Amino acid sequence: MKEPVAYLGPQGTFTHEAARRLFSETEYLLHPCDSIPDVLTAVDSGETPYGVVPVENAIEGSVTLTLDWLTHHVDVPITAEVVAPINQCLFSHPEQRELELSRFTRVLSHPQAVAQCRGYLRQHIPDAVISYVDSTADAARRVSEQGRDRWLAIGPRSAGELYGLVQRDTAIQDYENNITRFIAVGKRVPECEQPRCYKTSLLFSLPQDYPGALFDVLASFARHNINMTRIESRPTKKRLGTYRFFIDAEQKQDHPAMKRVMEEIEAQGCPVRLLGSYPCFSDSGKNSSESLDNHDQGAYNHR
Ligand SMILES: O=C(O)C(=O)C[C@]1(C(=O)O)C=C[C@@H](O)C=C1
Repeated sequence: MKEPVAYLGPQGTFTHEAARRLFSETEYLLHPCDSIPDVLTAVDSGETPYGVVPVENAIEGSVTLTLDWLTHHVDVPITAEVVAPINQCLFSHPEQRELELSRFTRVLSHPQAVAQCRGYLRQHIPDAVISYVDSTADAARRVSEQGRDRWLAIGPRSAGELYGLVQRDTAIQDYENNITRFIAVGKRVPECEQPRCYKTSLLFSLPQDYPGALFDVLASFARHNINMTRIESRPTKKRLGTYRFFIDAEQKQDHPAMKRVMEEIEAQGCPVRLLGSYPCFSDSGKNSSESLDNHDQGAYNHR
């Protein structure tokens, strides 16, 4: 029997595409969930052994719902990462195919997708109300059910095709090289190809606030020659001005240098939680992070 993989659905989301990249549909049963918390809870409760959620976008930054849910509500290890290019398209219902863009009254999408297209929306559809929904494909589905209303959806081409919509524009994100990082959680993902690298994700908080407290933690990575690829702080949700820090570092958890770093951080009195140590894949074998660096000018699309 095929093992189920929970992902942010419905069918046609960017996360669906990422899940297919990590889990072949000949071997796994892809199971759409309504929201990111639903995916993570399905894995945490044992309902599904695997899950896939978005975690960071090159334009808009962290998917904070994923970070917060991972740290406050569930205890599931990160087991793989995949980065994928994101091309945001604009769709209308076929009945509205002739209507000028400026005459639409509502634009629906996931908050991350809307944030990636702010400039475009101000320029082309300035009067429309923005409605946030749980995913881009959810937006496409809602527009497909509302033929008479002058509504648009932002999302992947696959969602527009799946829900029978008319594509009104493509590549509407404000910056080129729009890329999202997705993670798999739960049981270890079978390694089907050569990973681009391995990472370890850690979460820690500083026990005391003193000059150089965070510096001391970061210095440990430098001393052991471990490349940090990301640092992110989120409120502890207990007291204003108190934070938890997420660090991604390019090394396996069981490497001696990584072990030393974790010991040293603990020795400073910082409780460390290991969120996962995992292989990283890029979409269709090419290194998307590198292609991002090569276009460092970060071209803005809607001047
Ligand atoms: O709504 C979707 O299609 C998703 O998969 C979610 C999501 C996200 O949360 O970042 C994934 C990729 C894009 O950055 C926009 C939206």
